[in-house]
Amino acid sequence: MLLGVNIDHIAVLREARKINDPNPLDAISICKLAGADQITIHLREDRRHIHDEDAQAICKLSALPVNLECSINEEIIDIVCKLKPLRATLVPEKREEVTTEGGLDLIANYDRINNAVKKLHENEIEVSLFIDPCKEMIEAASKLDVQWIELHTGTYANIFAMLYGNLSNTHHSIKELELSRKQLNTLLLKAKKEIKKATKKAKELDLKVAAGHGLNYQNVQEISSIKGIEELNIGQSIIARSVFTGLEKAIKEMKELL
Ligand SMILES: CC(=O)[C@@H](O)[C@H](O)COP(=O)(O)O
Ligand SMILES: NCC(=O)COP(=O)(O)O
Repeated sequence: MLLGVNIDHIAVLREARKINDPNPLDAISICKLAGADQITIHLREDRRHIHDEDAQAICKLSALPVNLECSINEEIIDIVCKLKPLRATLVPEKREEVTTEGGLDLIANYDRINNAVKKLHENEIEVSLFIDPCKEMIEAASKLDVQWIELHTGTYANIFAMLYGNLSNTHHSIKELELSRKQLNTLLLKAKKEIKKATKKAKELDLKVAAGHGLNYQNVQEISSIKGIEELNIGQSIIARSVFTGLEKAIKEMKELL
């Protein structure tokens, strides 16, 4: 199983102080040493963590392939075409969200996505689409001439955290998921089933399948064991653990679980 380490969260820490430290670029050699297969970053429209300068330095100097997540905004796509990462993953973005809340709607945004995919391909950038695990989106993805899809695992991760973590006891509790354990169990099974079914469908349509969002040391194996998923992109949980264990150990511990 390939592991892409999302290093946005290092820039989140830097931005908390608005200084130059820690620099996400410094993480790359450690990621490589620890066995990561890819670096993932998200150049958000609001530049809340990764900035253009970070993306430029990372795309130019990274010893690992770079997977650059971005919205389908035309200005952003033009920037990504100049940055030339190995892969661009198109994701939905809302200014007010704390983190990505779901997958791209490939049907409602078909023409804009199609144009973005064409421009990226003209610049020899492979394209992935970050989508919810549902049949309609997989079918739409297969019409868009992309090599990869990345299945959004956030719904699964949120249910898992409400069921097995202490999230429901904190002020970060997900109000929409304040259900009985029985109801959460049913939802978790449904979420896993959807990811499995979506993977199977995508493989039938010859798409490479990645997955990510909210995956951590507790919930990852249910996803990494799904046949057909080739790559996971994981950020927040690895960087959070690295505060206590160091980045190299945090990545190695994650790799061992996959
Ligand atoms: C698309 C996705 O799941 C990741 O990019 C994740 O949302 C990271 O973005 P943030 O670091 O801004 O939360
Ligand atoms: N695309 C998912 C990703 O890059 C990592 O998301 P997270 O682990 O930070 O939630």
